[in-house]
Amino acid sequence: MPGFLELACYFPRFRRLSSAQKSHHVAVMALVGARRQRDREEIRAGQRRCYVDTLLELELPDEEIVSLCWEFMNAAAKTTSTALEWIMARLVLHQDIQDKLWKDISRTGDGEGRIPFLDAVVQEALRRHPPAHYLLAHTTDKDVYLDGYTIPKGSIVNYGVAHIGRDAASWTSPDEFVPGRFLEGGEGHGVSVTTGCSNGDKSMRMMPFGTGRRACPGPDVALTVLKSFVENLVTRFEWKPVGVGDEGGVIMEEKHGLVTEMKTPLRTCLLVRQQG
Ligand code: HEM
Repeated sequence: MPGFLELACYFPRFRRLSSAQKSHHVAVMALVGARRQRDREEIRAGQRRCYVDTLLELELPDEEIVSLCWEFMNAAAKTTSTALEWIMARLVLHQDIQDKLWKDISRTGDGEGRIPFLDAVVQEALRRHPPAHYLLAHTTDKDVYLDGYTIPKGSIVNYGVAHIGRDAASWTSPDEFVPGRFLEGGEGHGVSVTTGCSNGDKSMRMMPFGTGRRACPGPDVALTVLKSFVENLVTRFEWKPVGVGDEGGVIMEEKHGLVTEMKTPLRTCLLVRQQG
């Protein structure tokens, strides 16, 4: 009987989930259907072949196409746009960091060269504000012995990504936003954003993309998109606070979920930079 009652409690949530899935399916299939209408040869020959075209070419069932599109939208777009919002919030909050970044970007001129301070800003944001505070659930396929503890076979294991990046044993003033720590001579210089380790040191000091065989497959895309957006947004606009007080109306509180977003979306004042 208790089992039945528990199931009954879940029923309303299950119904909401199922209805959300249905409307999601309808919305995605409308877009996929529009793409399907296009002449396949025209798409193959043309330059503008998109992700959905590649799925259609594989002749996958509709359910699988919807699921892959969902994965792409959430795993790729939501994480990356959330990271971008945290980065821009930090740049509004720390005008000195924004000024240095803009000067470094202006110095490289053609937009082709690597900008170490831009890399550092993005890496520091992923350390301090990883969009995923936990990984997807993992499990042990055998008993694992770690630091005197036994993790039995079949345990559900997760990793506190945010805690790892904010561990005072690994970082000085871990809660502060200090991109310079990733520049040459800094404590984080050489720490890989994907493995979280630096040369010769196997301890993992950050893991925003997870690690190992089931790690995120998209860090190259994510980092390229983030750096390109930040570079362009800072080149074109001055990002100014709109509120009063030390924090200028930027509220860094977190809203926890599968992706940890800003609880209060960023509000800022954009001034067009005078070019040249
Ligand atoms: C800042 C951006 C991103 C962050 C912070 C991020 C983070 C993560 C994390 C923490 C995981 C779980 C890894 C694990 O459980 O070990 C994951 C999985 C995944 N990510 Fe990302 N991700 C980002 C962008 C992207 C992009 C751009 C793509 C695709 C182009 C992508 C595709 C995926 C997929 C497909 C998985 C599931 C992998 C699997 O289950 O094997 N992600 N991501």
